[in-house]
Amino acid sequence: MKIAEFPPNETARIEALHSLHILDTPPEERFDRLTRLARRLFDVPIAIVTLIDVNRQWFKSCVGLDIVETTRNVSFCSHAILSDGITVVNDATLDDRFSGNPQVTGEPYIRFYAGCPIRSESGHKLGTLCLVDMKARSFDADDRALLKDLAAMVEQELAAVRLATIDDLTKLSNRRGFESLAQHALGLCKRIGRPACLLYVDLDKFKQINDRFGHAEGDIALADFSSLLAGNFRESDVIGRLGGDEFSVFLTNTSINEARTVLGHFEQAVQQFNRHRRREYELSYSVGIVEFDADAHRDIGALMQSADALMYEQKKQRRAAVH
Ligand SMILES: Nc1nc2c(ncn2[C@@H]2O[C@H](COP(=O)(O)OP(=O)(O)OP(=O)(O)O)[C@@H](O)[C@H]2O)c(=O)[nH]1
Repeated sequence: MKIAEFPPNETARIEALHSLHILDTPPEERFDRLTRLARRLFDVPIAIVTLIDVNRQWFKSCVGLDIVETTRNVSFCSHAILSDGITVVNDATLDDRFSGNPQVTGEPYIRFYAGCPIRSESGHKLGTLCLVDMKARSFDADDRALLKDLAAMVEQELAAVRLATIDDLTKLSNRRGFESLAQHALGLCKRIGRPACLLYVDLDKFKQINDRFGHAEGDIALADFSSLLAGNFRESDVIGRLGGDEFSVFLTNTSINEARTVLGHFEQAVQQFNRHRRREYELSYSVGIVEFDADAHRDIGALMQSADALMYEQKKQRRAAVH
């Protein structure tokens, strides 16, 4: 067996993949529809939309196999993303890249594989749409053209998900994206009995930045604040711009005390940013922190409401202090 090399643009590729915030999200009909279609059209037992992450291949959609990921080492698709065209393995036992692969020598005894790379809008090969069979097969030019068309449909769906869930200005999740990812992360924390916290953040006097320095400067301030959020919370935290100058962060596996510590570091980062930039305005914000409590919070919406109310209290106190 040969383990696939990393593509030359691996760091940028992983960045492009992570920026979609799609890994570990629940199954979606828009992708399942396409894997079902692929399975029927090619009459194969298994069709998968895989995404190649740092150390694993994760399945956004998979029909015919009851797993959601494998290690990257044993992944056929890690080989397929090295090529611009379709990778076809007619009989894996005869291909020295795969003959010793545990998925060939053992369950599910893969023999045939055909994978077409799926690209991000920026051109990175994020994964594949692939077909798998337990018997050796041929794959002709018409088959290749059809698989390419289906892979293009997967790419369109990926772009549509991105458009619907990512905020264009800051590249953070928008409200819809945030709620969906945070709800999913909350479910995970509940299942494994770990604490979780939510921060609701609203910039102070942001309207003044727009009014005094123009809308474009307001946009820069929003983008700067987003970068500070993205740079100072963990990759596993969910960060979103809910709209206007409102943001939220969902911290997985974090108690309220830990969340306060993280927020302290964030505050230092914002102050340092203000000192270094020496602009005519400073970034400042009000924030509410709430720890998830199953008795008080039905869902992520209820948690956001509690944190929003606390944020508003802080904002009122700050205004009163200024007056
Ligand atoms: N530049 C820019 N401004 C925006 C954008 N979205 C919303 N805004 C503006 O953000 C401002 C938010 O107003 P407020 O919620 O009153 O904000 P504020 O001045 O921070 O008020 P306080 O929260 O009470 O301190 C409004 O003037 C919106 O027009 C955007 O994408 N870019």
